[in-house]
Amino acid sequence: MREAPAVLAQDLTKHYQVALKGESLLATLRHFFFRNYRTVKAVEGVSFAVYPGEVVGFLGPNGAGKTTTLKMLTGLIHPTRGQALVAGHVPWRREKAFLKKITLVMGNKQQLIWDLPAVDTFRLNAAIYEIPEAEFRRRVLELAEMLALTEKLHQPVRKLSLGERMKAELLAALLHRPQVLFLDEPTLGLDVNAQVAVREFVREYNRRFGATVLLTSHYMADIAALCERVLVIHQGRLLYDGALEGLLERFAPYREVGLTLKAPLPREALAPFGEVRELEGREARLLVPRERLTERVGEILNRLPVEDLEVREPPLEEVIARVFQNPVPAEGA
Ligand SMILES: Nc1ncnc2c1ncn2[C@@H]1O[C@H](COP(=O)(O)OP(=O)(O)OP(=O)(O)O)[C@@H](O)[C@H]1O
Repeated sequence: MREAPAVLAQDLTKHYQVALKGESLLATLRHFFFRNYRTVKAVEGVSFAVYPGEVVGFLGPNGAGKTTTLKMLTGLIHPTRGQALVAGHVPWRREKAFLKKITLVMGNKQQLIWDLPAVDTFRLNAAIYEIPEAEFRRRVLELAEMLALTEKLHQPVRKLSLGERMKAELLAALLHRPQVLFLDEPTLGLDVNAQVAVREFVREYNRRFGATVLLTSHYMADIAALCERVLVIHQGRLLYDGALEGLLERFAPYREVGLTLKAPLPREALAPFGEVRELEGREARLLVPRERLTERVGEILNRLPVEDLEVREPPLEEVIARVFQNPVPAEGA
């Protein structure tokens, strides 16, 4: 029999009541007496299980319900309906033993104290999580080495680069050695090198400590590098639960060919080689069916004045958009 899930969500649902009120003073007064609300169904009946040691990508467009789901799973908000069990605990009870087993990192939120060195925030966390001094030092050194951050621990946080700051955020969030990591856009806004470093670190952390990771990211490269399995959520509902490969094959059976031409060409000249998604000056972006890729690239190089050609996976946003044009029921959920 399979071991118990590290994260279990059953019919998880969150509805927000949003006040309907105009901007004017009269509207405010009217709202005071006759309150009008609209229900936003942020998350609607989501069920899935993540097993210990898995790294699962959580995908969906803006406003799909990812953050709301993560907030329920970490106990920051109560669900309107449904159950969850994370590391054996009901998250919204916020038991101390639960908080020691999980962490939530949000790429757009910061816990480090701006004017102080990162190591001071680490100390604060060590006190909160009751980590003994010797163990604290050992963990800081180990994590700092994994993150290539050892030199930066004593600099005020405000002097760190964005990438270094994110690394320090991760260190602070992992000091208590949680078993379950909820990472909400951990690479948001980072340059490509920093993105790669964060991604490599998450992979190594998962390997070394067997941690379970649920990760949201808008960067396809993060998901492709880390997650074999993805959950796709749209308008609060789970649309897909399965292998990343399956998702790409099913919804993006094409590759993107980026071209730099020696001279500008009209759209009609490119159309025979693929679906022209962008054409500006000498730069073009074509979509080509996967199974015809080699043949089409050969034809493009033979027949067009090409200075540079690059084959890429289609942007995640585009793949997701296709998922939503042709929704399917969740698999295995
Ligand atoms: N506190 C709140 N009150 C009212 N509505 C909310 C609240 N928090 C989120 N929502 C709404 O719930 C829906 C889901 O939001 P959520 O932040 O979970 O989406 P998301 O998938 O994380 O999106 P993003 O990728 O943009 O962060 C959105 O329509 C959002 O406007």
